[in-house]
Amino acid sequence: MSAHEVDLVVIGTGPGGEALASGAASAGLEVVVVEKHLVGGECPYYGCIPTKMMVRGSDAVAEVRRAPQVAGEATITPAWSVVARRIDEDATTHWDDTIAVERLQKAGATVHHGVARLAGVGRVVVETAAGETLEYAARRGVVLNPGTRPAVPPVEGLADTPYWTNRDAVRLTELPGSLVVIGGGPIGVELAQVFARFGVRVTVVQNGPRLLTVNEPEAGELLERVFVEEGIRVLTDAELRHAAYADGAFTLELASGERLTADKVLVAAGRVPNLDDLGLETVGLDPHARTLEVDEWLRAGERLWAIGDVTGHGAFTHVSMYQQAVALRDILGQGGEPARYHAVPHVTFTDPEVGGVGMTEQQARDAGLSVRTGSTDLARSSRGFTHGPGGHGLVKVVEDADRGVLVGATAMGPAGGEILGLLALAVHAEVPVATLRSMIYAYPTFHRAIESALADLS
Ligand SMILES: Cc1cc2nc3c(=O)[nH]c(=O)nc-3n(C[C@H](O)[C@H](O)[C@H](O)COP(=O)(O)OP(=O)(O)OC[C@H]3O[C@@H](n4cnc5c(N)ncnc54)[C@H](O)[C@@H]3O)c2cc1C
Ligand SMILES: NC(=O)c1ccc[n+]([C@@H]2O[C@H](COP(=O)([O-])OP(=O)(O)OC[C@H]3O[C@@H](n4cnc5c(N)ncnc54)[C@H](O)[C@@H]3O)[C@@H](O)[C@H]2O)c1
Repeated sequence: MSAHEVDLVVIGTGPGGEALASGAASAGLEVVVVEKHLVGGECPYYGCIPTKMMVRGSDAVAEVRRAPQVAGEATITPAWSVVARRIDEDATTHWDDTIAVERLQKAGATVHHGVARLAGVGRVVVETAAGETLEYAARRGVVLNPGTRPAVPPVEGLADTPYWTNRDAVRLTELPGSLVVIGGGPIGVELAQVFARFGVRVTVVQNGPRLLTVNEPEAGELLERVFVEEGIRVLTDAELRHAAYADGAFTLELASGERLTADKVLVAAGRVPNLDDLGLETVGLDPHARTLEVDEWLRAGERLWAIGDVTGHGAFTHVSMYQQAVALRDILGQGGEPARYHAVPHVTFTDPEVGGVGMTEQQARDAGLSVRTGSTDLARSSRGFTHGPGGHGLVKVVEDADRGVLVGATAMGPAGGEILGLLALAVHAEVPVATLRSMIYAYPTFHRAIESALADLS
């Protein structure tokens, strides 16, 4: 088969791959894009966007239920059909990527729906959805943005049950009576709270010591207290031994001997990188690796770049987008700043939101830094007090005392993700703590709690 010569082939279009392909084509490169499912990837169709529409609905339900304590009588009859319609029509246009494909074509890229695999340096073989096999030779190279898929934990029997993943959860038109969520990470906690607020009896089974183990322990522990107050059952340090499905019901057995029954089970127990079917072995890379090692320009090999979740620098859309901009500048020979990851922000959109940036206290200690920490309870701040119900939260800052700068921070609260912005800037720009302390913080805002946390540094 003779190979078509082009400048660049982009394999997989998560948010970063789509943007990079568009940017490269707009810059005049001959670009071929191959996507095996939907252009745009997990975020717009099964991840960030539909789940944040769910969160918007469940936050509205919670606020109406808080009204009697702060404003007067109000009732709400939650209707999942409202959320389902927004996701189906407004977010995903019925899980159809025509608009995204046309946007790429308009930028000048050729788009194939199909599976692409490397076949040596700069070479890609494509099996199109229409059954054609094409081969490309890429002069500048190849960009990999294949993303991840849900991990299914090795629990006996689980693989044989009709468990749900995030892909099923975002397509629901009706909710079950009861649900067990396996995993207390970002996906598990966001969806657990949403479904509980819409009336589902939810149990979260987490094999770690608390929820959100990548965040500060205080944040996961506070979130568990909020969940319990809202009627969500949380089982931590729980080891699942066996799963079965019969007569429309799931039965889960725990090592403790407890048996859980539920109408449905949602698996939210981490992700597996889509590296195993990419032809990585043809360029000397390991197809079974957990992550694809990249340098500060996102180079993974000769004329090969990789961006997104598979690089292991944070499985977030903003990381995928940040990396694509760096890789694109490298591909176009434009130089500029290489990638740095000392201030990666992340927000879990529970209520309260859990925002974090940079290192946790433990990570800073493990890195050998001379650590001082400060924290404050948001509910005890003036704004938390006036806010009343739903005002749970905290701010925690982690300082490298030798340099006098913050290396990490947590902002948890009703607007935790927004408060985080200020802290993300402080960590990113290494603003001296003395400067942060000399600022005026508006009264009575949630972000004013940062001043109290800084005053608590010891
Ligand atoms: C439920 C959920 C909620 C989330 N919420 C948030 C959030 O609020 N904020 C946030 O920042 N992040 C969130 N994320 C994470 C976010 O979705 C990802 O970090 C983001 O999509 C970036 O992923 P990516 O660029 O690596 O690729 P992906 O989005 O995973 O896309 C990769 C694409 O590559 C394609 N592909 C794979 N292999 C091939 C191949 N061989 N040939 C052709 N195509 C291929 C796949 O079909 C896929 O479309 C969430 C994720 C989930 C699952
Ligand atoms: N708001 C956001 O930014 C957002 C939202 C959702 C997802 N994401 C991204 O997607 C990634 C994947 O999310 P996730 O929640 O699936 O993964 P995760 O790896 O972050 O969390 C999975 C959790 O499941 C637990 N677990 C694993 N096996 C288990 C078992 N057998 N029994 C019980 N618990 C088990 C783990 O201890 C872990 O706490 C996240 O790390 C995040 O980067 C981001």
